[in-house]
Amino acid sequence: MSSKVSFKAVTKTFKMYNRSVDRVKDMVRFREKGNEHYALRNVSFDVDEGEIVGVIGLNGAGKSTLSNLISGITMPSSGEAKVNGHAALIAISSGLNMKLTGLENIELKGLMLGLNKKKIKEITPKVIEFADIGKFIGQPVKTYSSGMKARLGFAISVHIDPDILVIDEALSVGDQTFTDKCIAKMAEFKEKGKTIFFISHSISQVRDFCNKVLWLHYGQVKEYGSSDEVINHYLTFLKEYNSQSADKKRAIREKESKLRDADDFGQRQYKALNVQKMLFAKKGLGFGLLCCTLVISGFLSIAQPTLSFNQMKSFFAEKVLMLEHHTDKEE
Ligand SMILES: Nc1ncnc2c1ncn2[C@@H]1O[C@H](COP(=O)(O)OP(=O)(O)OP(=O)(O)O)[C@@H](O)[C@H]1O
Repeated sequence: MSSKVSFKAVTKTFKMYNRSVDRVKDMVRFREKGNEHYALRNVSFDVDEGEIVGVIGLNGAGKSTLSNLISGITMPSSGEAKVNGHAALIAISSGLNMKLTGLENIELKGLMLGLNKKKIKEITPKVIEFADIGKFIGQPVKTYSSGMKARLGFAISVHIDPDILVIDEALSVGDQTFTDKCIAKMAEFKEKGKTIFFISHSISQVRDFCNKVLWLHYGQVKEYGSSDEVINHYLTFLKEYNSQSADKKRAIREKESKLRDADDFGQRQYKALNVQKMLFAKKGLGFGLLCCTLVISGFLSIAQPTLSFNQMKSFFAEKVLMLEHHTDKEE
C-alpha cells in the first residue's frame, strides 16, 4: 500500500532580514544580506491512509511549517513531500479572505477546491449551521474574533470533504462546546478512514485522539511512532526541560537556534538545484523562465564575462526562491 503522505529528507529554510530594505535589495543583488534559518531539517516520515498522527513539540519546533507543507501552501527548500489526495488545512483563520464575508468565503474556498455551484449551494447551510456564528456570517471576516474565524475555517474545511485533514492548533481558540463539536466531527472523519494530522500543545487531546505521534524538536524529527510511547518520552523530556532554570533554558534555546542557521553556501547549491527541478516540473512556467534565464544569462555574460553560465542559472533560480520566501513572510 502506498503512503498517503510521504516526506523524504524534507528541509524548509526561511531567510531572515535585519531591515526590510535588505529584503528588497536581496531581490536584485547577487550578494545576499539575509541569513538562512532552518524551519525544518531533513524530515522524513510516512503516513498511511486512515492514520491519525499527532504532531507535538516545543514552540518554534516546526509544526506549522510542516502543516503548511502537507497542505501545499509552501514548497520544501529541498527533499520530497508527496501528498496523495487533497489536504485541507484548518488553522486559526487560515485560508480565509479577511475582506470577504463568511458567506463569500464559503463560496470562494469551494470554487478554489473545484466544487461546482450546485455543490457549494448544498454545503453552505451545513457550514453555516456548524460554524454557528449567527449574523456574523454576512460580515467581513476581519470583524471576527479568533474563535469565530476558527469556527468558520473548521466548518468550511470539514464540509468540503478532503482526503487529508490537517488541524493546526485550531481547537485552542474555541470554547469547550465548539471543541467538543470539532472532536466529534474529527471522530466521524476517523470512522471514514481519512488521514488526519493533529497539531496540538494539548497532550491529553493528542493521546485520546491519535494512534501515532511525530515529535519535532528544533526543526528535526526526534521520534515518530506509536502515540503512547512517543508521548511518554516527550513528557519525560518536558519534565526535565521545565525543571531547568530560566537562564539554562535560554542557553539551550540559543544553542539550538544557532544550529538552525543554515550554511549559506550549501543552501545556495541545493536551493538552486531545487528551483531548477521545480522549473522543469511546471512545464509551462519552466519553459518561460528557462527562456528568460538564457536571455538574461547571455546578456549578463556579455556584461560580466567572469561569471559562468551555471553561476548565472543559480543566481536566477535563487531570485525566484526569494520571491517565494517573501510570499511566505506575507502569509
Ligand atoms: N515565514 C517565516 N519566515 C521566517 N521564519 C519563519 C517563518 N515561518 C516560520 N519560521 C521559523 O521557523 C521555525 C519553525 O516555526 P513554526 O511556526 O513552524 O513552529 P511551531 O512548532 O509551529 O511553533 P508554535 O508551537 O510556536 O506555533 C521558527 O524558528 C520560526 O521562527
